[in-house]
Amino acid sequence: MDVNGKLDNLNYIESSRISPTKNNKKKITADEKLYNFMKKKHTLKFFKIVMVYGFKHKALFFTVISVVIFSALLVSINSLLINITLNQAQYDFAIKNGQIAGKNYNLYWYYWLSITIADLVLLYICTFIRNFCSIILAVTIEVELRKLTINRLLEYDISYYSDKKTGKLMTKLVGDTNIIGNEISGLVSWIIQAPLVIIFGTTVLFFVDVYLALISSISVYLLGFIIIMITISYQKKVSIVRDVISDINGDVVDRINAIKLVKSSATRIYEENRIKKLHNPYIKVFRPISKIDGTLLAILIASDVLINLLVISSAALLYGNEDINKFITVIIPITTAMTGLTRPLWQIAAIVPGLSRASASSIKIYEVIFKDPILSDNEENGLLFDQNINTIEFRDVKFNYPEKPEINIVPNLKLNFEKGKSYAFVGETGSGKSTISKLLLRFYDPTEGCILINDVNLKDLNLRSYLSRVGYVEQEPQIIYGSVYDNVRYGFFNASDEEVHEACRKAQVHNIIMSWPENYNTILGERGLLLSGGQKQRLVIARMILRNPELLVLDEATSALDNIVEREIQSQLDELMKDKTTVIIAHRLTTIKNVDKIFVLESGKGVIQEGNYKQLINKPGRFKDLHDAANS
Ligand SMILES: Nc1ncnc2c1ncn2[C@@H]1O[C@H](COP(=O)(O)OP(=O)(O)OP(=O)(O)O)[C@@H](O)[C@H]1O
Repeated sequence: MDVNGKLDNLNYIESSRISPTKNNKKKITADEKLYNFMKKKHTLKFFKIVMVYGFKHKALFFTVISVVIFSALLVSINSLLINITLNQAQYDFAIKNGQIAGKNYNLYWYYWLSITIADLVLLYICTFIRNFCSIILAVTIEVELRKLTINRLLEYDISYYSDKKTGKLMTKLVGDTNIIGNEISGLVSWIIQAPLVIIFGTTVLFFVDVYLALISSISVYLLGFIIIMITISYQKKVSIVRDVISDINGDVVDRINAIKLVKSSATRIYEENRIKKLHNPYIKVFRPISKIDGTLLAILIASDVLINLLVISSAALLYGNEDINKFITVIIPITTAMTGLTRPLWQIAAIVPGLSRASASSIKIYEVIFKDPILSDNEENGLLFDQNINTIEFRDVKFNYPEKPEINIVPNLKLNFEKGKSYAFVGETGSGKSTISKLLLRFYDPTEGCILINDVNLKDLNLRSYLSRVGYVEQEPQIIYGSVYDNVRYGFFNASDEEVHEACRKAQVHNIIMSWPENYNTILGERGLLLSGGQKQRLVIARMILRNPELLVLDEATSALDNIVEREIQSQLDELMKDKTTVIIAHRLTTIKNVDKIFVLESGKGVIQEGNYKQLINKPGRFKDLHDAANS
């Protein structure tokens, strides 16, 4: 497959783009608008997420809201009906006994029964629609939020990952988005429905008695306010829990990734004890949460009784001395209505833990999705690189890792790579060899100076269009969970089966694959655990042979292979390297005998020697020392 046809094959760049001019201003998509809106500062992040995505899925969102409002109305109608019925019963009873009490609503039992049945049937239908729609809405929001989080994580530059544990990221990616999704369905309903029932309910009270309605409304709203304050302090504590759980997950995943070390060091008991200790802060942070939970429950139980007592005593004070009939007429509907009023408060209290968890998780998700990447891949606005890589220049490049800005790794590097030539970097460990390959792949930008590709700053290029021409084999071969086909084709998805086989033949791995039970369809374990180091490296080399890139960056590409296999693969690599620009990072000097130019690096000094193999072994200096040491 020829190099120039590669972009089409990879479906990398849309055909409408023109190179090398900058792309036209792109129309902002609905998702981007939402993203920009979400980005604006807001303390109630969870509600913002719900609102933003709710408006995106208007039909579902407004169905839920309408049904919730209607349900609240139905609940209040039911409560009003009970009041009227009690009044009517009182009136009928009094009339029968020759007294006057209650109010005549002319409510016959069959009216009351029909309205109640209709109300309950409607309430049942509303509850069904509310639950159905809110669950679908919640799952939709969860998926969208997870997609956004994954997309953002993929956009971040490599330095974002160097100080993050996989488990911590997974907690955010799966745990937090899942919590938000789980809580949305319940919260959207109850957060709207419960306050509405309280508002409608207190309004009903005013029909019974204004003074008592005032007393009970003030008490109920005061209690509601206390619950909200408790929710805020609850949320702060839950946020700490999310931090602790994310630390624990990070640690556990880290140890699982290092399972070979744990096994070979026989440290199982040590790890068990360590993980036990690791959970101590987790138990600790739950103490204040349990206190708040207990306080909330105690306040609710006490308030339920106290508010009823307050209302009854007030009724007794107001009407007890005056008229027993008036007292009874008022007290029965008021106490019944009060039950309907405190129920939503219990419902709000029940969602406090979920609401707090969702708020804490929203803050965590915001931290991921709104972190500005240090390095942009210029996907939208970069210069499209649609030419061959003719020249590569490191112009006065200085580099310090962002994680260790005080240490200068590359001091003032001036290099020129020509098309079709091969270059090698050698030097003591830590001298910055791999750093140069990372700069070439734009994992990082130089701290000072620039890297020019065909005289264009690499920083300005659409990174995808440039990297589609670059092949990289690193010290630790990256194997993904999937079949051999998935692994070899990765990044070059349209390659045919035969092309994959051919690449594997060249990388001396075809026969090994054919000996596996399902040959090329064999699923390779997570992180390639089923493979030997050499097999992994051969697969990665096959991946690169298939890509047939213009620029090869080989960072100790054959380090895991034995000498015989290395020689065989080296000849295939030599074949692949023909007419291609190659940058080799090497420890074994034998692998770079034929390269056009060797650069010898020293920590903090940069390039201290350069020349071809023959020149350097005959010159006293670091290379000769390395060579002599390797051959002694
Ligand atoms: N992500 C990073 N953050 C901070 N410092 C780093 C990072 N990666 C590497 N370094 C440091 O940069 C220096 C150069 O590392 P580099 O991997 O380029 O060396 P190398 O010459 O390839 O070493 P080796 O031969 O052992 O592979 C080392 O001191 C290393 O500790």
